[in-house]
Amino acid sequence: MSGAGPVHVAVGVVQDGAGRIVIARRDAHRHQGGRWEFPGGKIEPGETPFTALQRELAEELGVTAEAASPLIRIPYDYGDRQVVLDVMRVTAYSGEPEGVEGQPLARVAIDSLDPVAFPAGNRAIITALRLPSTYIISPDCHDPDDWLAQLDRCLAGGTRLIQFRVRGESPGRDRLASEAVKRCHAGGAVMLVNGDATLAEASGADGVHLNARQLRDCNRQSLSGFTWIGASCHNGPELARAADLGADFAVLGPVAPTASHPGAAPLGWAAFADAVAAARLPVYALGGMGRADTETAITHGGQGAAGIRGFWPGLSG
Ligand SMILES: Nc1nc2c([nH]c(=O)n2[C@H]2C[C@H](O)[C@@H](COP(=O)(O)OP(=O)(O)OP(=O)(O)O)O2)c(=O)[nH]1
Ligand SMILES: [Mg+2]
Repeated sequence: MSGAGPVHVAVGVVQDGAGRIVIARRDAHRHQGGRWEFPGGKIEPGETPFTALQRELAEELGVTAEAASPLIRIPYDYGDRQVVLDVMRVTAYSGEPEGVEGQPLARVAIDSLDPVAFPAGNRAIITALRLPSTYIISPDCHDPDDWLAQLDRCLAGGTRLIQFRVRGESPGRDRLASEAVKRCHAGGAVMLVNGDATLAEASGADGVHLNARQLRDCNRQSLSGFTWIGASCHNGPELARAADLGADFAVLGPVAPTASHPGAAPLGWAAFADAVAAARLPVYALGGMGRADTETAITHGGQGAAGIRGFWPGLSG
């Protein structure tokens, strides 16, 4: 059994009628024993991830999975075993989940899932469940009233994740950031500040979004005060660095040509998918994206799409 490469595992996110997630406790003497898991198990020869998941959910929960969509794929090295977790969201199933093998089950709201109770590789699954499929990056601010009205429109449209990316340094910028945080929180959204941990802290933002230089130079300790950490990446090694630093998610691009970086060679979807498949954290596609690209990004293994022009009101075109 040893030396055969990673164990490929099909993992299912099964929700009950109230939206709570069904989790099970792993038997104490198994790998990662005693921890909570999402139901699932090893993919056998001849199975696809989905048919393996169907078999595992029948064996472990006594339910029939009818449909699932990809959530995230996580390669993870536990030292004593390497796994690739192929995580799917079960979108249709019949039957009532039960601990068929005698394993304790729990039903937990997404916000109450505690990453510490799970194997370490599961942290990215829980993050992916909490993150939305669009990440809106603000443009620079020329008129604060205008800018805030556009933020309000984003929030009214259901935006839940915003990056404050107003450049420069001015008292006006600090005030704008604090007001933006207030409005984001009132609207149920999370706000990260691009490249400026000091402003992130002073404004009460939820986190910081690291630019490429900060991703290279900063350390884990300096980021420990933030709930959310995003990172800008352009390739696989930067995605690995972001995961090592403990970032929650990354953006990867440019995927398509963009007006803001005309010189940068776009990755294209195939290279995006390859880099994301090897990443240990959720990844948004960036660069030339609009709302219509969100589904394409998810199909290529991404969390969704991120951008300024295609998302911020009044800028598209
Ligand atoms: N099912 C599941 N496995 C997980 C999760 N997170 C995680 O790291 N793993 C790891 C633990 C194991 O090394 C591997 C799953 O293998 P397993 O031995 O439990 O698979 P199985 O259900 O086919 O078990 P068995 O019948 O062979 O005992 O994946 C998770 O959320 N769910
Ligand atoms: Mg199992």
